[in-house]
Amino acid sequence: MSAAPVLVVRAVSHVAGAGRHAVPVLTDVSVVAHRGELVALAGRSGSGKTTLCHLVAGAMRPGSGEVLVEGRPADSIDDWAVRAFLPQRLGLAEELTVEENAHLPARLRGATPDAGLLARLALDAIAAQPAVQTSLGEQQRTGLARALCLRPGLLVLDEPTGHQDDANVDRVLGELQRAAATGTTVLAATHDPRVIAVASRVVRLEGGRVDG
Ligand SMILES: Nc1ncnc2c1ncn2[C@@H]1O[C@H](COP(=O)(O)OP(=O)(O)OP(=O)(O)O)[C@@H](O)[C@H]1O
Repeated sequence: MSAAPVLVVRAVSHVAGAGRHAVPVLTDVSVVAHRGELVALAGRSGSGKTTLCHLVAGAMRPGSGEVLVEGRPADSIDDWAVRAFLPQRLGLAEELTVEENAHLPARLRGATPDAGLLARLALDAIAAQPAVQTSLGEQQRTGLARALCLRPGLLVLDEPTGHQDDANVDRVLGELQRAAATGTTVLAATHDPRVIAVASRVVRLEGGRVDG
């Protein structure tokens, strides 16, 4: 484990909405994760997991506190080799095939994608199909392949097994463990006890605060 953490969430509080619709979502949340850790972000529905994922993914800034990835503000990073995100709303490119979506980050920078990844995620047989004509589970695994494509330093996932059957849960978990074993720091928001079982550490949110 390196001395410098890959992810630092320090004293983050965040309010969603504005005016009379303002809702405090996160209160004084701090999380640190080091290279190669697989951290499960657990907690009930509405506890703030997705919001924290979006802050770490740089999709928005915290109201107060700071979120640093490799020492830089999370919202200043757009390099998928540094930080990649698998959101619940997958955001696949509709006009591209499964393989084209999965390899897009590599193609954009002239890198060679991991040749075995599509097969390990049971996507090889449908690689040439338009992504939008595949099942939700297949689309989610395509989004995972896209996120893993450049072997990111930090991988953020929101409910990565949410649309998967048992066999595919095993495939997804295999890839998360493989990524962590090769140095990626993984932060996975989840309700799934199977994800929690393979995590090296569990951070629980309760009502927008870290529990314990
Ligand atoms: N833009 C918003 N405006 C108002 N409230 C919001 C907004 N975004 C999130 N919230 C509220 O913040 C709380 C936490 O939401 P969040 O989606 O982060 O929870 P979660 O733990 O990911 O839930 P789930 O497991 O159901 O996905 C919820 O009560 C939600 O209604």
